[in-house]
Amino acid sequence: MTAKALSQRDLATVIGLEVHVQLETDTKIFCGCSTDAAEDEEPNTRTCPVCLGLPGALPVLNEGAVEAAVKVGKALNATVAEHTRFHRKNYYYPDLPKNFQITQYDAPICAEGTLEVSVEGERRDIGIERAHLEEDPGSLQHKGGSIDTADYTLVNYNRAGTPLMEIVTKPDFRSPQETRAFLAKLEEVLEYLGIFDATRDGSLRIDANISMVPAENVGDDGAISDETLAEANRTEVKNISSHKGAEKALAYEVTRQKNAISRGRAVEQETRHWDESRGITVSMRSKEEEKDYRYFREADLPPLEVADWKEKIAIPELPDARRERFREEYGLDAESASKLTSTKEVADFYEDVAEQFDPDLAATWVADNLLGELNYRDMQITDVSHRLDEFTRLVELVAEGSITTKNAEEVVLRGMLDDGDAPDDIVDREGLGAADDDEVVTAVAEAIEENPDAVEDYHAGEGGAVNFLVGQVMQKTGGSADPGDVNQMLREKLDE
Ligand SMILES: Nc1ncnc2c1ncn2[C@@H]1O[C@H](COP(=O)(O)OP(=O)(O)OP(=O)(O)O)[C@@H](O)[C@H]1O
Ligand SMILES: [Mg+2]
Ligand SMILES: [Mg+2]
Repeated sequence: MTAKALSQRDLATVIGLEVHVQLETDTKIFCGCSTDAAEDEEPNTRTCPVCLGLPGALPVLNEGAVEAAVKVGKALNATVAEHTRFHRKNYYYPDLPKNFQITQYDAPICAEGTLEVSVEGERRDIGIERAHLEEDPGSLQHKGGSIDTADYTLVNYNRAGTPLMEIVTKPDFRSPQETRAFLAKLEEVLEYLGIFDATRDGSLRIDANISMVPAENVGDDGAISDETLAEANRTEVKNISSHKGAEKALAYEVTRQKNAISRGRAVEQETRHWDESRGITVSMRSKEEEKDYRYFREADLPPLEVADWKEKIAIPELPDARRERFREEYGLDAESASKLTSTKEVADFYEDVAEQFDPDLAATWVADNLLGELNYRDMQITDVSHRLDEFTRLVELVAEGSITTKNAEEVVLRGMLDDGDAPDDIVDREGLGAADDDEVVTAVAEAIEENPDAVEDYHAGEGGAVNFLVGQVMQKTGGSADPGDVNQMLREKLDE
């Protein structure tokens, strides 16, 4: 495209993402090697002739990876193919020992979907072009610098063959902020499906495509013609591994591209690398074209039939639907519903508690007290979900008035999390059980007996005197009496 010197105001930003998601399966996509390659795992130990690409080794497709891919397709409202197949994408790079990646080309397992995101309160559907299965290459470790400055590079093939899904969006984003909202939403959905672990290193890797188009070519509804999109020179930014990273890298590119164009220079169509530590993108190479990859059919894998199979693969209720249901069914406000559906595990936990108590009480205890204390300790709901019974017992103790809310929060819940003790044990040990009536009657009598001055003040009409006596009774009962009841009992006794 010949560069026309457009002013920055005359330019609109267009972004499309290619998101590589590691699917959580026990074994790799084409062999039986474990995918459990933790960071500290000895390099190149989770490998076999298949994932090392040794001559003659034959791939066998992992059914678990296909099921996960079908779930993703359903969750993204995409069309899941009836028949699909694999291709070889040829390129030469040290992370790819066989010099081709098994991926999908003309028949991806999922196509034409959408994901609804909400940006600053406004809902938008982001189109999904396609989502296909492929194998992950190995990982490279650049020593003594980053990719363009390192002294040397090490290769670890433990990751090679991990099932990946590449989710390609339409160029529907109009700002870096929108990509961040999309990635957060996507991750939430993938976690609900139980096929994704965000805490795993490298589980989400993003290529971000970005171009500038003349603002006058953008319709009122935000639509941009295929012709305009094809004419725009786009850069593809690689090495992005987080939502925040995507937003930052793209914000950098917006400024860089707008500056270039407003000065009458063309934006090169190229691949750039996001350098997280320097906060900049650097040019890597001109963008390879499709013909460079010499795609051809993977003859070692038969075509994949998903027609009947896909009907049997179910997905759970997704976050938006669950949030909506929580508001209707339990009468929760938007904020509680949102907190309580932040992960599937939190939502499941809440529903188990809400079944047994008033949903509002359950919401306070799970959303405010439990999540707050967990967050403070850097713990997750999954660290306590096996202790559901103990937690419901705690709420029961509060609901039936056996312990005060304050003690429940500050002593029992904290003791449960810090020492792993059961609520009843803590209540016994700390003597927190609500004082029985006899105990309170005795304490009231004692307080009156021991404080003749206060009694005199009371009779002289000093309102503060009774509060002092209530304090004495509370002290004697270890805070376990009800202050309102005590106040009334004292007045009755004093007025006798
Ligand atoms: N004008 C544009 N500006 C920004 N993004 C665009 C534009 N046109 C297309 N895109 C986006 O570029 C991406 C193209 O990804 P796709 O995987 O189809 O091809 P590719 O990047 O050429 O191939 P590869 O997988 O080898 O990187 C999509 O996310 C699409 O939305
Ligand atoms: Mg791609
Ligand atoms: Mg690409």
